[in-house]
Amino acid sequence: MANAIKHRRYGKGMKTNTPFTIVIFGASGDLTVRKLMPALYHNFQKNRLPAGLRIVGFARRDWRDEDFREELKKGVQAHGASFEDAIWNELAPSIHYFRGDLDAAKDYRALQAHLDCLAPGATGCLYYLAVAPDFIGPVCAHLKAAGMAAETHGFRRVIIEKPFGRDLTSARALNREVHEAFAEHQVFRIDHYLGKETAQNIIFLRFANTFFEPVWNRRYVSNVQITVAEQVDVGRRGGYYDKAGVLRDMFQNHLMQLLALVSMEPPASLDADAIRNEKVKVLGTVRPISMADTVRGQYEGYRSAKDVAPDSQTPTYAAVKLFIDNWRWQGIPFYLRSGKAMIAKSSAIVVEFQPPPDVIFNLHGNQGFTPNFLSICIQPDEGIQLRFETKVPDTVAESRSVNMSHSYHEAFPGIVLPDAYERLLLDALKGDAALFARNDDIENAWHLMDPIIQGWDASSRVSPLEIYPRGSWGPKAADALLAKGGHAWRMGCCGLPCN
Ligand SMILES: NC(=O)C1=CN([C@@H]2O[C@H](COP(=O)(O)OP(=O)(O)OC[C@H]3O[C@@H](n4cnc5c(N)ncnc54)[C@H](OP(=O)(O)O)[C@@H]3O)[C@@H](O)[C@H]2O)C=CC1
Ligand SMILES: O=C1O[C@H](COP(=O)(O)O)[C@@H](O)[C@H](O)[C@H]1O
Repeated sequence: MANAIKHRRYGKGMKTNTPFTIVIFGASGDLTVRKLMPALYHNFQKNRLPAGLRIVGFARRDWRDEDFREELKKGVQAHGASFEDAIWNELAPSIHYFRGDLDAAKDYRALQAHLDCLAPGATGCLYYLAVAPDFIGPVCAHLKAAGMAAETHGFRRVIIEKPFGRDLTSARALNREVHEAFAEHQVFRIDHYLGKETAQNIIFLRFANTFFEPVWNRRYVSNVQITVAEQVDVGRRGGYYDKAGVLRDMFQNHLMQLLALVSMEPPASLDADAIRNEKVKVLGTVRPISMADTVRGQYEGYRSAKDVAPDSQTPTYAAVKLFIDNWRWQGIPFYLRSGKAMIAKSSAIVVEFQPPPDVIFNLHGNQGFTPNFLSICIQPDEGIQLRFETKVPDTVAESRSVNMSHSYHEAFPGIVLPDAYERLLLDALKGDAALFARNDDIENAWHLMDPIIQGWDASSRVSPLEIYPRGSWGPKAADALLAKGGHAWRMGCCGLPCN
């Protein structure tokens, strides 16, 4: 125990002297090196990890502890926000490597014996499955068989990475496999969008203030737009992406979670189940999406990417219009879009309000005013903007739209927004699942995505695949989708460049 991490503040309500172990399966992989270890490092640097924490990596590579530490250190230096040698040197002795094969039952028993040696009496264990999706079920089964899933000596939790299946049927099968070994309270399904500060802030914006909620409904809102635009293309992930496409890669998880946060009813508390019940409820009331309200696109040159079929029909862009059939939102269109190789990296939620009655300003159908809208800027210019009309000084009755803005960087100078994995790892250690997806959440999302994916697969004539230029806003059909409803994508907010 001499090398155990020294006592460090872990956050409110935590026992600081509980020995914990995190076992990362897939410890030599990209996710561990690029995301998990930098997140653990930053939590340690901020005194947020519990005393006595051990981090044990599991993979096949023939490494010793020192090799593993060296690889992770390089990862933290390359991908972390701030690296300090002294902090790393304090953390490193708590990091260990165990060489094993995910398919070998004996390696799990040996791993358990190794854990017992490293941290005798360790009470809590968090398994991070940073492995390919096909391994999730088998690894859970092996953990159970080795007696590593039962909570007889402290908690046993498992973090699972997306994709959670590739359709509703496979997601249900995966849930069954996971539940064969772990009860739902032990399972933490990561959606890193929920760990983003700005996504967490949606609940604060809506429910820690009094002036938004009264207008957050069909009487005042005209439409809601959710954009997750990426500038990057598929890069080296063509093999995975070509089988997935944008609906599985981005919509089923991230966009559905953002939709739920912006549209759900107020939860009774911040408890995991209070929040997740509301999300499940609202996604359960989304009307099946009409195929006529879908748009698909593929960026120019996608088919020449590595591991992509030369005649691939995989969409790298999608836009949909959907309706939520509940008291609050009935009749209000929600427009969602996401794509790769677009003009900018920019994720934002825009809530557009109804125009004022045309009685004072002789607007002739409101042509003169830009509607009020509230933009929640998820990334990269994190903040909130309210767009409203104001009189141009020294004119009789000229009006112009202006912004009232909150920028995280201006309001909290010096605070670097943490990567989503920092918060999510900490929450999983605490056992707080509020920012993790629940099985019914995931099934609801597949329920909405499956018919679109199947409809597109069945006919190339249904919302035909439009090739869009790299660096553009995507298919023209996505503009037409909004124009049909008398709306337009709101640009010029949250760093979204104008058309
Ligand atoms: N990378 C990312 O940014 C993201 C990844 N994800 C998900 O996270 C998961 C992991 O992704 P990523 O890190 O990119 O994948 P990688 O391919 O980079 O890593 C896979 C890891 O699994 C290990 N592994 C593979 N087969 C075995 C085996 N039979 N026995 C033991 N270890 C094995 C590999 O180690 P070795 O070869 O040494 O055995 C390696 O450490 C995937 O499900 C992915 O979809 C989700 C979101 C983002
Ligand atoms: O899950 C995924 O998310 C990333 C986008 O995440 P962001 O935090 O950079 O917005 C996306 O590039 C990737 O294809 C997808 O698998």
